[in-house]
Amino acid sequence: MNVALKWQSLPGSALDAEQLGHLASSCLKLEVETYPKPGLVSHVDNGAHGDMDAELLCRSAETLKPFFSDLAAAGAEGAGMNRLRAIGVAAERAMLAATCGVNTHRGAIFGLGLLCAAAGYRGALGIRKSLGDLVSRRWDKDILSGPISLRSHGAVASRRYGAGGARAEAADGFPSVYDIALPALHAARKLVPHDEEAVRIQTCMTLIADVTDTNLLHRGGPEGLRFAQASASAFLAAGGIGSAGWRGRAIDIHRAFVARNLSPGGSADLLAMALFVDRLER
Ligand SMILES: CC(C)(COP(=O)(O)OP(=O)(O)OC[C@H]1O[C@@H](n2cnc3c(N)ncnc32)[C@H](O)[C@@H]1O)[C@@H](O)C(=O)NCCC(=O)NCCS
Ligand SMILES: Nc1ncnc2c1ncn2[C@@H]1O[C@H](COP(=O)(O)OP(=O)(O)OP(=O)(O)O)[C@@H](O)[C@H]1O
Repeated sequence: MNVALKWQSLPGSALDAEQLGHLASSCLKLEVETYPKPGLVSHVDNGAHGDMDAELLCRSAETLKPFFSDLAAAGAEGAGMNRLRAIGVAAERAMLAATCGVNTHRGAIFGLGLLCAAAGYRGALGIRKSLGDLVSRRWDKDILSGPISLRSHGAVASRRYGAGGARAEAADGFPSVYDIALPALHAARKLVPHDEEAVRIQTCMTLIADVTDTNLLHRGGPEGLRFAQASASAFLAAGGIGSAGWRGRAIDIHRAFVARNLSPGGSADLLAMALFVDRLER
């Protein structure tokens, strides 16, 4: 049997640090292989991004694999936030080296990285708590009090619009993953049991409709965020992937985002995180 397939049939609680790193990297690649996602890069086109494509995102995901494994191993050893942050910063540096300076996965390193650390921690303790709950209980204060770059897009969006961004999401135990993405993913799977790509599109649209995505705020201000949320909500209200002609409507929304230079990078990250948690907590 193929080695990759052998561990993919194991229960989530049995995965070791190396397998968790592999899983996190695969979830990033699956997110890329999803089209149409409004404004985002996929195997079909580059969305609203002039500086990246699917190949670059997949190279970045591959580069990050050992760092996700390191985070899982550190979690298993009971590491505190300082150690996790050092691995996260090294991962960002490796990502920038692999992509010639393009920010392909900063938000994803942070969110998926913390979930990997929690998965390692949970495996070592042999407990059954959800990964989001563990991140929040163990690291929430340190996440919120960590150093903030005043010039980062997230920090600017947070000062201007009061959005909590990736940090608040993690400190609260990833409510957008547990309360928005996973219920949407499970409902979509019932609707179309044999089309995982359509399931990911429905999940992505549900996230865009609800999340205060600091990437959208950075690129389009509150008006851009409102436009994005209203477009995704209208897609869902029309029946989403359960309705006839849905693909054409999703492509129209994708084009409208590109025309406005809107890209919901936070929702893309949260989609990858939901795929990771779904595999581990099925
Ligand atoms: C917190 C981070 C993401 C800083 O980024 P920034 O200040 O720009 O925050 P911001 O909130 O905008 O998030 C940046 C990225 O998160 C994603 N994002 C945007 N909005 C959201 C949201 N509502 N929810 C989740 N993710 C989001 C997007 O991809 C975005 O590009 C991170 O880079 C960081 O602090 N890294 C240091 C290393 C570390 O602490 N690592 C922990 C262990 S891995
Ligand atoms: N498929 C995807 N397409 C685009 N962005 C994605 C995708 N998947 C994840 N992202 C997230 O989006 C973020 C990059 O978005 P973006 O390029 O808009 O941010 P930026 O570099 O802060 O801003 P800008 O490019 O406007 O200067 C990454 O941190 C990444 O985690």
